[in-house]
Amino acid sequence: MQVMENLVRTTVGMSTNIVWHECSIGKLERQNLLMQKGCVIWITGFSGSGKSTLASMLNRQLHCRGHVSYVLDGDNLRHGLNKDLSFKAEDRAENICRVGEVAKLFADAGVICTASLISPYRRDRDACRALVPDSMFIEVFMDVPLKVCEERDPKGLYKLARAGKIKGFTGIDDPYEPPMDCEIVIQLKDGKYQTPKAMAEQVVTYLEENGYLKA
Ligand SMILES: Nc1ncnc2c1ncn2[C@@H]1O[C@H](COP(=O)(O)OS(=O)(=O)O)[C@@H](OP(=O)(O)O)[C@H]1O
Ligand SMILES: Nc1ncnc2c1ncn2[C@@H]1O[C@H](COP(=O)(O)OP(=O)(O)O)[C@@H](O)[C@H]1O
Repeated sequence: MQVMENLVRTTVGMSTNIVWHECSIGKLERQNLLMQKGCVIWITGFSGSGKSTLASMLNRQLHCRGHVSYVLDGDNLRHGLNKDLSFKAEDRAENICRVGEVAKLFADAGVICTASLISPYRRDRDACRALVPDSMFIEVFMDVPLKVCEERDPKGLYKLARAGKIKGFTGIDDPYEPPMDCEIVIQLKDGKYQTPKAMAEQVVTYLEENGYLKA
């Protein structure tokens, strides 16, 4: 690190001689304008556990209440930003890392950013948590057993995986590590799965009770 006329030249990873520039508008000013606190809502769970359904319904509910939100969906991002990545462990880690960085930017912009990815490895999710101040990361675990996800199988992927036509499919022949201590768990209520509306309301209630829906 080298300091010249109040400018700090530094090296981060492979980037040498880079300098951080502060913007005259800060996070607090953006929050005040939007009347909300930017944060990352990280939804993790098996394929078919309802991540996209929850993300969509949650964002509908927030939008209807006048909040600015955005969804980063794993499947969708693999159509663009992450299309060069496979499903082997290193590529999944890179996938999660890139989405974590993007989510961090959205949250810094003051947006309530939902990231919905299988994100099967605890250390990858924890690395994303470490990117933002602790209170800005809300991990949501879709606690839906593999058997139920496999019965739902809306895209026919479990069937293909069981037939050996997809290799390394999460839950079948690839691991999933559930969170040990996350902010929200979506699970059975009175022995029944909650409706998408009720799942989203659970998250909105958390946001409200923890002061995210005001500046
Ligand atoms: N091998 C394998 N394992 C798991 N999932 C697979 C695989 N191959 C393709 N798909 C499809 O990719 C979607 C998951 O992408 P993600 O980016 O969320 O995965 S990960 O976080 O990198 O593990 C996942 O979407 P969701 O069903 O929404 O979870 C699948 O449609
Ligand atoms: N709470 C729920 N109750 C019943 N079915 C659900 C619920 N949430 C999602 N589903 C259904 O389960 C399937 C998988 O949901 P999806 O949101 O695509 O999961 P994921 O994004 O985790 O793969 C879809 O057919 C969806 O309609």
